[in-house]
Amino acid sequence: MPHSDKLDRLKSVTSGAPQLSIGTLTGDMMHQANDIQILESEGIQLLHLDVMDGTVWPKISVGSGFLAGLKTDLLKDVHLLTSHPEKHVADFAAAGADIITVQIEQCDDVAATLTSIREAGCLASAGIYPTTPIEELLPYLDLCDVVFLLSIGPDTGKQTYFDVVADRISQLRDAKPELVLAIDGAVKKDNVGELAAMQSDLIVTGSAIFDGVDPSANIQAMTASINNQ
Ligand SMILES: O=C(CO)[C@@H](O)[C@H](O)COP(=O)(O)O
Repeated sequence: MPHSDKLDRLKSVTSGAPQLSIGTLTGDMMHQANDIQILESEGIQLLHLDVMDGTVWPKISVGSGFLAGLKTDLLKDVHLLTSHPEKHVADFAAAGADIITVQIEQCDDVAATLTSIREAGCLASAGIYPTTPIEELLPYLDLCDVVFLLSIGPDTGKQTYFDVVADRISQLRDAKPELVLAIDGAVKKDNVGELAAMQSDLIVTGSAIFDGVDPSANIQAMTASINNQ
């Protein structure tokens, strides 16, 4: 699907209440197809994939081979939480990514990396940690289709920065109204309603859904909280 069709699809999906983009890697790694089927049957539109290489964040997660093996029409929202994310853009685009998010803190050249994502036919997304000044992102907004506002970072411990995210949503809406904005980090059932009130387009979550108990019930609870805002 070309870039313009992906953008149309994302805009259509996000035209109403904030949409959940859900990661399944805390689910059953031997039965990821089942977990993805749960997302589909609950009406979720986006699958979030955190790619970690053990450098910026301590864990190693999955690579492009995992993405390429997924059989789903969900929008595939890939977050490159690696060092030198520019090295991995072509690989994940070829593996079927629709959105590719790179953390601006880790890019050798932010403009070139965002441009390469669009050239690869994907939606270009810049992620920014809450402790990085927003001024470091602003010069690149023309190159972004999406911005991921992280409420946590690899160096912030358990502290969350939802107040920073709220301010950034207002600032970025003023700067570029057509941007798709995502809240990412520490989203739980008991705070998702409050976060939805900040009026992002996307809300990323994973472990609060695939918590080993009942992912369908968790999705329904989160969706109800979002829709009650
Ligand atoms: O991007 C990051 C940073 O690790 C995460 O915040 C995930 O995207 C959401 O994961 P959960 O904490 O909801 O499992």
